[in-house]
Amino acid sequence: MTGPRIIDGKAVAAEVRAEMAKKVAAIKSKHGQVPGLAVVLVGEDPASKVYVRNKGAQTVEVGMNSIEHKLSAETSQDELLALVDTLNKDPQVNGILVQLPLPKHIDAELVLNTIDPIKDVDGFHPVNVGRLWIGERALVPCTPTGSVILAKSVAPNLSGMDAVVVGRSNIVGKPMAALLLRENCTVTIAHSRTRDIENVVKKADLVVAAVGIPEFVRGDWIKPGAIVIDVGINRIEGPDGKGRLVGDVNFAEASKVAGAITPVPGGVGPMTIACLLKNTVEAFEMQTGLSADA
Ligand SMILES: Nc1nc2c(c(=O)[nH]1)N[C@@H](CN(C=O)c1ccc(C(=O)N[C@@H](CCC(=O)O)C(=O)O)cc1)CN2
Repeated sequence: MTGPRIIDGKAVAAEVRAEMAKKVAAIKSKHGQVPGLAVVLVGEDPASKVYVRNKGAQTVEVGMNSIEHKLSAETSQDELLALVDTLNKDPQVNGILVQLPLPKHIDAELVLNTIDPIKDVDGFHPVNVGRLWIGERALVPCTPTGSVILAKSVAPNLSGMDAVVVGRSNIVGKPMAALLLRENCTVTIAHSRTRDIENVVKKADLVVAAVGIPEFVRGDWIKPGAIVIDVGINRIEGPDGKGRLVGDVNFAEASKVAGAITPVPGGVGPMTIACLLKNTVEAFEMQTGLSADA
């Protein structure tokens, strides 16, 4: 008997980056310009520092300009808003990302909504949210975009599938549902108040877990052969007292039933930064009208 297919997020992310490197090189040789991405980090959150470092390094690796702003945890909301305003006006900056979480004294929603929607490479601005739902060209949140690419790497045509998204956050659950609808899936969003959630999930050909609870989705909730995309990244203490990363799906159980499944780490996580680079190229093309092809 063969086991489930383990979807290799690192390998797929490397393919996306290689594709972006090619596009950036073509843009540079045709138009003499390269896209620029500005990333803003406020404070000293250790995980955020690693993500921001990786974003900068991967931006440079694919040939784009990386602009990093590292601000102290004491930065005031007004100072951060002023920086966003400066970046909005800077023609060298095509994409702006403010790393989350922000310190508690800063209203994250206000800051994100201040980013010019055409530079909003996180796709969190209400203008991009609205455009996504009505099917217009939009900058789309990176993690859901990466999740769809991973699902399509094992099932290129998702049309007609029953998809269940577990979680209804603005950052993952809701945009995920919009993207799956665009792929012609029949989409259900399940959440903490969903009745009989096990049986709701059990109907799904495609399960996306984005609920933020370690190993919430159990193996006996999964329909045999289903595709399981695990968006969760939770650090828990193992039996040896050491920290380890687990997803929102109980991988040991679900991998016995699923047709294909993403691991944590090494699944959706690496796709987030790869799709950020993709969005930066997209933002550049939207702003300048220049592309790799024309
Ligand atoms: N402005 C934003 N802030 C945050 C986002 C975001 O998309 N935009 N997402 C997360 C953090 N994040 C990127 O910013 C991110 C998270 C995880 C990974 C990743 O590759 N994870 C690895 C495991 C890494 C580890 O060992 O800790 C994996 O899953 O294999 C990349 C990017 C919150 N903030």
